[in-house]
Amino acid sequence: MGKEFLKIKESGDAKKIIGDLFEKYYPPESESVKLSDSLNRVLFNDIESRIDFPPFNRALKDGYAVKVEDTYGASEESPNIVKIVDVVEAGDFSDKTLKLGECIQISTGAPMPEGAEAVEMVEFTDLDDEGNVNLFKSLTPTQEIGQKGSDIKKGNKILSKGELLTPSKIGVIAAQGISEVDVYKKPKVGIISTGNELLDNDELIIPGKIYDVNSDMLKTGADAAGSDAKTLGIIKDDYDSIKNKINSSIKDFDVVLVSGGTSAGVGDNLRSILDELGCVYIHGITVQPGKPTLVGVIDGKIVIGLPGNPVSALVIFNMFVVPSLEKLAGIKVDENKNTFTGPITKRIHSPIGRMQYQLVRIKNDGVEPIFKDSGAIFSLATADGYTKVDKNIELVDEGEIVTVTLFK
Ligand SMILES: Nc1nc2c(c(=O)[nH]1)N[C@H]1C(S)=C(S)[C@@H](COP(=O)(O)OP(=O)(O)OC[C@H]3O[C@@H](n4cnc5c(N)ncnc54)[C@H](O)[C@@H]3O)O[C@H]1N2
Ligand code: MOO
Repeated sequence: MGKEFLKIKESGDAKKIIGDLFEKYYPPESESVKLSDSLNRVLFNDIESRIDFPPFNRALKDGYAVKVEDTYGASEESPNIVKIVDVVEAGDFSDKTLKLGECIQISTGAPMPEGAEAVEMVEFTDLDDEGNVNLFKSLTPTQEIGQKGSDIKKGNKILSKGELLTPSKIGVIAAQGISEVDVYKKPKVGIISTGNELLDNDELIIPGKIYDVNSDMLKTGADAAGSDAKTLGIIKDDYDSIKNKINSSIKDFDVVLVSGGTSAGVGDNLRSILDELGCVYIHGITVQPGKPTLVGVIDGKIVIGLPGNPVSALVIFNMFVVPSLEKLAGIKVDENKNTFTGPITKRIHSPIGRMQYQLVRIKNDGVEPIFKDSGAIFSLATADGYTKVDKNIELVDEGEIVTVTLFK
């Protein structure tokens, strides 16, 4: 005899239950990482500038540091002449104070000497044999100088908690002499596939068997949602083997995803295992695909049973699990941003009582539904997104305007 779906939930209620469980069991935590390893991590704290940037007035061009008065009226036909009194390169400094009639040879990035007001670029000068410089161009004060603090002022907030670290933001932090940053800790996700029919991708195919799609698909999906995910292998449809695997996995992982065996039939063990080990909060969500989804908690760890069918597994994972993983990893997502609105090009029939996530492709500004079963993984790979059909709607007619949530 099969088991009933006794804890079946509406889609909105299921989202709330899962969100609340994540909040209850996993408060966001931080960890310190090397700046060079911080790409795509999320800042856990605001960052305030510790120094001005640039930290000193510096030359923006190679040339000569001068008093601007010495350049007035200068031209190639009638150059003004100044005498070189020092040379300063990047990383060095000059202890001379520049006076009228003098110049200091300067490299890009070198600190401006005291008394210098601008930099005459080397291409507008000529050096004579006696070490005098002919200046060809009139300058205004601060020309070709990067002013101290002009980019970043000391004591200002330069990056905010919650910002995703990109190469440019990492550059800003590096300019402050900061080598480690506090970021949101990645949730650790363990992934188990169950089924006697499953083979590892490197095994030889034999009759009755199929390759395990869900392990690598869900691992990369969880990684993309900011997690640190690991595949834990294929387990046969055997009560004790699955139970033992889940029991050992919850010790090492925050969240355990188990695919297969979620349904209510004979041989579908997951519901009973979760009942035995902990507490089941959801068994069944009124959606299509993915109805048999299971959510339970064992020793303070969330275990999610995803339907074995790969499309169902990924749709449920994306809709119900990814938002909580992203939140825990500090990632902010604006769901309303990625939408497209247009007419549906073929009529959709939908099951009454289940909210349907209909996979679609965008074609010539129209929305084309993809009609395949939940095991057809290629349909998901070629879809641009999905449109939701409410549980009370049986038919969406050709030409009706629908909103599509686009995949990232
Ligand atoms: N009496 C009922 N039977 C079923 C119901 C129901 O409500 N009442 N729901 C159906 C729906 S909907 C789904 S979805 C499936 C979910 O079943 P399970 O979670 O128990 O998954 P399995 O039976 O183990 O597998 C289903 C299907 O997917 C293939 N599979 C499983 N794991 C993988 C994997 N890692 N990689 C690739 N493919 C996988 C498996 O071979 C089966 O073909 O239940 C329906 N039945
Ligand atoms: O609802 Mo099941 O997830 O279609 O195949």
